Amino acid sequence: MTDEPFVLGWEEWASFSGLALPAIKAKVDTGAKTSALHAVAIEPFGPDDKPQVRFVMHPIPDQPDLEVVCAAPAVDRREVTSSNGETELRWVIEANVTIGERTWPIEVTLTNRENMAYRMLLGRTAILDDMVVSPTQSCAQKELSYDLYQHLPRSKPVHRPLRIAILTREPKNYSSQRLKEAAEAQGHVAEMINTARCTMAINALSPAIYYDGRRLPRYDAVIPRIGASMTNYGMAVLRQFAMTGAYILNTPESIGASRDKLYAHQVLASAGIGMPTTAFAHSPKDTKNLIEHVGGAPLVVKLLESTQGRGVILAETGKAAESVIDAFRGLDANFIVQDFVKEASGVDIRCFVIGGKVVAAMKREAQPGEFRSNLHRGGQASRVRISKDERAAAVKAARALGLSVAGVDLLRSDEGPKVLEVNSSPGIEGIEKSSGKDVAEIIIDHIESHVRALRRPPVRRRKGKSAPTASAD
Ligand SMILES: Nc1ncnc2c1ncn2[C@@H]1O[C@H](COP(=O)(O)OP(=O)(O)OP(=O)(O)O)[C@@H](O)[C@H]1O
Ligand SMILES: [Mg+2]
Ligand SMILES: [Mg+2]
Repeated sequence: MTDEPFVLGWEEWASFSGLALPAIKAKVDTGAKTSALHAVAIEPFGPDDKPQVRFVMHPIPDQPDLEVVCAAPAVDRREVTSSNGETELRWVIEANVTIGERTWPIEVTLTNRENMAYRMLLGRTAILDDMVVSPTQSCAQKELSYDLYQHLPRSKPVHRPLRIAILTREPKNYSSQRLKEAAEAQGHVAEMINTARCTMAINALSPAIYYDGRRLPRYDAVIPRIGASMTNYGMAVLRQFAMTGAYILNTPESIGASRDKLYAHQVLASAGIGMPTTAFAHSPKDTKNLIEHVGGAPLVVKLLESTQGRGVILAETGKAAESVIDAFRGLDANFIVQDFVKEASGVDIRCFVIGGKVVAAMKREAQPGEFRSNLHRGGQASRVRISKDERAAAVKAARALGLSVAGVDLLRSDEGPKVLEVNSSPGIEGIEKSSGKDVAEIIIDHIESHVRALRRPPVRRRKGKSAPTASAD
């Protein structure tokens, strides 16, 4: 027995025999509280009173095809703020770590560290009282080697069918049906799940979703098609699906952000995206100011709860604007006032964005004498070729709100594209019929590559398939 402290360098080789991980290069970080391990495709399993998590680990940073499937007891789920300031809800496991001659139990959070130089971070709570960190030494303890993984077979891409849930209250509508068809055409299984019939058992370590009393299986991916009337409950159901390890096409946060029109306007404005000048106020005294904020009449007044163009009114004169605003105030309705983009001449452009690319676009043209181009107001949809700026604005708007799939509506103004709104459950019928693009298939392709990328980056696309980069016309 010696009194020499156990020295850790600023980086060390670690191993976890219980996780079948014989060698991992770890960065020692006393600035981080908890330790973290790279993990993808994380899914809980096992009985409720003894929950476990299973995950895939790529221990060698430059060999993503080498994967180890690990399982460990889940001891917690915790909000962790990473060094870039982002907060993430992470699974926490307990495992014995070995560094040099010592083996001791530590808590480790699981997170995707794909883009980090080290697959593991050893935080300060894992460093015991008799250990010291020497910031000038690299590997004060025994060095290991990635050769220890040599016996492991390299995985080949397996095109296993995915189990996909389409979360909708309208299983029969065009969009739901087309998504199911497209999934099945590619060999997957797609099930319609009615959001309203899902019940949840809220248990941090063993998330479960019940459907008409029966526990739902684990899905690889969930496609949310949540109507405005179900936004809150739908988001809760989605969060629950996310906890089971499913890939969620549009995250609940991004759906919430795009549904909250005031918030969405603020997000788009701060991302520097062109929009019609927009104003909002609550006090009845502000009518005049409100009108001045958007540069006076003509202007557009929009009820926030409106859809399909119903609550969108054009006030051509200052007097008309005042009476419309006063009328809405009298009804205690939430509304915005917006500069009227006259030169758009009743035409708006819908850009369908999937995975950061505009995959299809259509133009909607109002009928004569009408400025609203909504199809429900008699508008006509047709094929359109969009400009580079329009494409960039649409992609930027979807990204600002964090949506993988989005319908971005914009107007063509003298100052370039102006985004009107971003839809998180855009309909597929109009866009497929007018653009001739197989949008449902591109959505399924996106899901496929994403679910596979979670397990095995980089992804190779199948030959002979139209890539989602296909240009919109
Ligand atoms: N500021 C504006 N300038 C010119 N035209 C506008 C303006 N705002 C809206 N419009 C026209 O009115 C139509 C409806 O407006 P908007 O999309 O904002 O409301 P909505 O369709 O009722 O809402 P939602 O799309 O959420 O159902 C647009 O498609 C566009 O043609
Ligand atoms: Mg609209
Ligand atoms: Mg809309």
